[in-house]
Amino acid sequence: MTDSNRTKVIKALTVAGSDSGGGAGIQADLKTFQELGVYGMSALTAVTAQNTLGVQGVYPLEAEAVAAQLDSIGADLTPDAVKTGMLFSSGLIRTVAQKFRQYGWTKLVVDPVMVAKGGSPLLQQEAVQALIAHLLPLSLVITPNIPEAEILTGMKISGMADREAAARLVHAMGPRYVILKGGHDEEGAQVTDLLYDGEQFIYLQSPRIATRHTHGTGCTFSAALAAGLALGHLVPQAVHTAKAFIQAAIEDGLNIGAGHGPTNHFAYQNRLRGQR
Ligand SMILES: Nc1ncnc2c1ncn2[C@@H]1O[C@H](COP(=O)(O)OP(=O)(O)OP(=O)(O)O)[C@@H](O)[C@H]1O
Ligand SMILES: Cc1ncc(CO)c(N)n1
Repeated sequence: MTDSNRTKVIKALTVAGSDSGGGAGIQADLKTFQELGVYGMSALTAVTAQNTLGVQGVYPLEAEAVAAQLDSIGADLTPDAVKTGMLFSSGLIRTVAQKFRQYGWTKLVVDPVMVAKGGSPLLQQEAVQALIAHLLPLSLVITPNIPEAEILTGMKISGMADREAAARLVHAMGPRYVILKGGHDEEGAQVTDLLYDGEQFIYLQSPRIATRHTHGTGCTFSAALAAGLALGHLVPQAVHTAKAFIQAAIEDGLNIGAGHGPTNHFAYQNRLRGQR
């Protein structure tokens, strides 16, 4: 293939932590990008020793190491969309936000990762304010789950009216779109994610799958969203694909490990190929 007839390669970048178990974090993001036809790049913020049973260790990188990765990418490989996951500390958040501004990366999905499913902290408490002050104003989309939205807003969320109120408050912090995910609301046969653009609320519903194998659902969902945006889709369309991707990945969950197993990143494409 010559340079002139090469079709454009679409690239997405994840700025997140490593999950040694492969179900969440940077590994989930890169697998999801690949499955959706997007070339994946990564800037690592932390290494976690983690498996389906929990998080056994957290080893953040120096801010300098994160900045250097972003400079290497910025100097050579402009991403078509970017997502953030685990950012761990206010220092890393400030570094990442400054680099995003420097390189003008505005197609940005912020997954405000705070705790792992088993309860281990992936963001220091004092870093929440840095997230609000430095990253939310830069973001196109933020994807909090219910506990994260409670921490961002300081309100207790129970019921749809509360979710709408929380989405309004988070929207006022700067993101153009808020997706308040409903995976943590364990009542009812449906899971409802709420999309808010500052004017309208759109409810995305899907059947709740009864499974404990939901490790990395949030990472996978936000990576699928970033992949769609990289491909040039608008947010409402990209959210629909992300929802279908995560639904398939949970339904066809991989039964590996003794604890909360990962989702199946192959499932969405396997279905499209008719290989279920
Ligand atoms: N049991 C389930 N059945 C169907 N969809 C689900 C289920 N659990 C989560 N989802 C979907 O997965 C996506 C991620 O939602 P969730 O609320 O689990 O994110 P999260 O808590 O941030 O994930 P993580 O624990 O990986 O950080 C959402 O689109 C949500 O609707
Ligand atoms: C590294 C990492 N990022 C995010 C999550 C949230 O699922 C996790 N468990 N681990």
